[in-house]
Amino acid sequence: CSSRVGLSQMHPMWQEPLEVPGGERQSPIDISLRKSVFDPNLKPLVTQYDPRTCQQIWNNGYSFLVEYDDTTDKSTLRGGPLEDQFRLCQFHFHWGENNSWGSEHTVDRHLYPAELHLVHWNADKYALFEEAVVAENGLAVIGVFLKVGKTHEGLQKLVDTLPAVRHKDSVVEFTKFDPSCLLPESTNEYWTYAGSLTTPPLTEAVTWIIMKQPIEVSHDQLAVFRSLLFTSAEEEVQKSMVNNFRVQQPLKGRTVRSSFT
Ligand SMILES: NS(=O)(=O)c1ccc(Cc2ccc([N+](=O)[O-])cc2)cc1
Ligand SMILES: [Zn+2]
Repeated sequence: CSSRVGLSQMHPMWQEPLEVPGGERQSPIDISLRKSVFDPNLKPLVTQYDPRTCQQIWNNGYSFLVEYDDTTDKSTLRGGPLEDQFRLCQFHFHWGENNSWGSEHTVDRHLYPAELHLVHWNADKYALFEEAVVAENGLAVIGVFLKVGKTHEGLQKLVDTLPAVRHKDSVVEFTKFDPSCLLPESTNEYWTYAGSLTTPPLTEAVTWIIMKQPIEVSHDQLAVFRSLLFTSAEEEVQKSMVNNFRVQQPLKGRTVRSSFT
C-alpha cells in the first residue's frame, strides 16, 4: 500500500515533538479499565482479508511493514465502531529490547512486550491512503497485544523472512499471508477511541480499536524481531531495532469505549 508516503522524515529515534499542533487526540494512551465506558451500540468487528493481496515486507527504518495491495476492496474491515468500509493497507509491530516493555498502549499501566497494528483506510470516503491519512477518522487501526507464551505457528512464516529485511530500506517479496491468523479468537471484546498515528506525521486521523485478548508468541519469535536493524547496510554503526514505541500521550478528556462489560 502507499504508506511509503511521508516516511522519509521518519528516522529511528525521531525526536518526540513536545506538542503536535492542536494535539488534542494523540496516541498511544493508557486504557483505564474503570474509566472506560461500555457502549452497547458497538457492533462486532467484520474483517475479510484475502491472502492473495499480501505483497511484501519492508524495513522502513522504524519497524517492518507487511504491505497489502489496497487498490481493490479485497481485504477489508467494517463494523465495530466504524460507519464505513476500510481497506487493509499494511500491518507492523512495536516492541522493546526485552520482554518487560514494548507495547504502545497499556491497560491499567500494564505493558506488553509488543503490539501489532493493522492499518486500514476509509475507502468509502477517500480514493487514496494519502487523502485518508490527513482526514478526521480516515484511518482505522486494530491494535493487538503480544505476550510471551507458546510459539505462534502463523507468525513463524513471517519471522522466517525477517533476516532478509535486516537493514533499513530492504524489501522482500512476501505473499499469501492471511493476517486474520494474528487476531485473537475473540474479536468481540475491544476498546475504541479517537486518536492519531503514533509515528510522524502523527496526524489525528485514527479510530483505534484495541483488542482485549492478547495473542501468544514465543520468546524466540520476539528475539528475531530484535535482530532487525534501524540502520541501512552502508552505515558503519549498526543499531538494533528495539524500543520503537512512542511514549503515552495525555487523554485530554477523551472517552475510551468498550464493547464488553
Ligand atoms: N503506528 S501507527 O499509528 O499504526 C502508524 C500507521 C501507519 C503509518 C504509516 C504512515 C501513515 C501516514 C504517512 N503520511 O501520511 O505521511 C506516513 C506513514 C505510521 C504509523
Ligand atoms: Zn504502529
